[in-house]
Amino acid sequence: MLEFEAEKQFKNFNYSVSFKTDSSVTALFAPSGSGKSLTLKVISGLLKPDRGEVLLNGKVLFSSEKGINLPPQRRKIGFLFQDYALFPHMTVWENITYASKDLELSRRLLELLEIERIKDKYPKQISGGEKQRVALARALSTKPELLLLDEPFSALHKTLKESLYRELRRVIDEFGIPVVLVTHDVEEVFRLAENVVVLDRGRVVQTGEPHEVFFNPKNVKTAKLFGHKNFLKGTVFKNEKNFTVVKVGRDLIKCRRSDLKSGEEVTISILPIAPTISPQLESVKIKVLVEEIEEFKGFSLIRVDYQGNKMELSVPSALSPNFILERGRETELHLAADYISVIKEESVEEKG
Ligand SMILES: Nc1ncnc2c1ncn2[C@@H]1O[C@H](COP(=O)(O)OP(=O)(O)OP(=O)(O)O)[C@@H](O)[C@H]1O
Repeated sequence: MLEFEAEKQFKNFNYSVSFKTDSSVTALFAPSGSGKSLTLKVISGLLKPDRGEVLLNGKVLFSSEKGINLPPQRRKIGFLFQDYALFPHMTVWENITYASKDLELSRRLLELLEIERIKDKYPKQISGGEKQRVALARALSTKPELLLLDEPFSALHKTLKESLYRELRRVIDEFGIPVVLVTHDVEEVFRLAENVVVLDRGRVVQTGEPHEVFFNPKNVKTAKLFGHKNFLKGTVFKNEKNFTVVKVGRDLIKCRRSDLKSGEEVTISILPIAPTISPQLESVKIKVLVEEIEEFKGFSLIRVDYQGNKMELSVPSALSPNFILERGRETELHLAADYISVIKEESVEEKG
């Protein structure tokens, strides 16, 4: 369990972040300059906050009140950064065992991360992906109580990332070491994290399971961070058991259930995957003007005008046989309420 609370005032930046997590992988997800790296620095002991308390499994790492500030080497925290600085004059094996007395564990890590065959090579003789595996093995060989990953995969090729995700998962599951991961990549959040902490301008905006936050973003900026694209303004009309009806211009649109009251001004976000093949109770029919069509395998990506708003939607090819998709022509689409989020209006001012 990581219990984190820290404040620090910089000349042009006010940092005040608190969250708790006992997930095996927690992602810090935020736009650039929001305080992700600062959070890792405070956890690791590289930066001393003005105020706050940081506890790892009940042990106080930092407490301004109690006057405790453990130095980094006493915190039992492993690191992995994007620029994994391996010792160039040491072999892979020497790099991994440098700080660890546990040779059995080091061997197991070589095996789990599939780097046995390069163990006698020097860093300059191995690839970027291999270096990153070695750095991960080195970070884990000291049996840390927490592992911090600062965008560790961002410089790597997509297929390489895929295999590292799998290996990281294997290692985390086998050793039970919790991870705090800093990332800009929404796919990484979904692939790796059970819990996400969304930061913005030095504050926590929202925490929760990635799917929960994805479908119920607190504000438009968070929704955009998660890849939402189609935002429309409306007013809550009524709440039903399984959905909320929002009035957008001439239409009543069924959305995901929210607790907002009738008459509240809101923004709705229609996910591009909202068009559904099987209209059911929780769906709504809207009329759009098709402006552009891009064909892909299994679906078409269409750009449409809907009551003066531009939207991007993905339409399954299996859509009813009498459905005609043509540029410049009006068409009707069924949208599934589950893929339409309701966001409180106050956040609409957010640009970005
Ligand atoms: N030592 C410092 N003195 C003054 N300001 C700082 C200092 N360190 C960080 N900041 C400011 O704090 C803010 C957050 O920085 P941080 O590095 O945590 O952002 P980040 O979310 O990790 O961004 P990125 O994704 O770009 O790495 C930035 O605006 C930065 O300018």
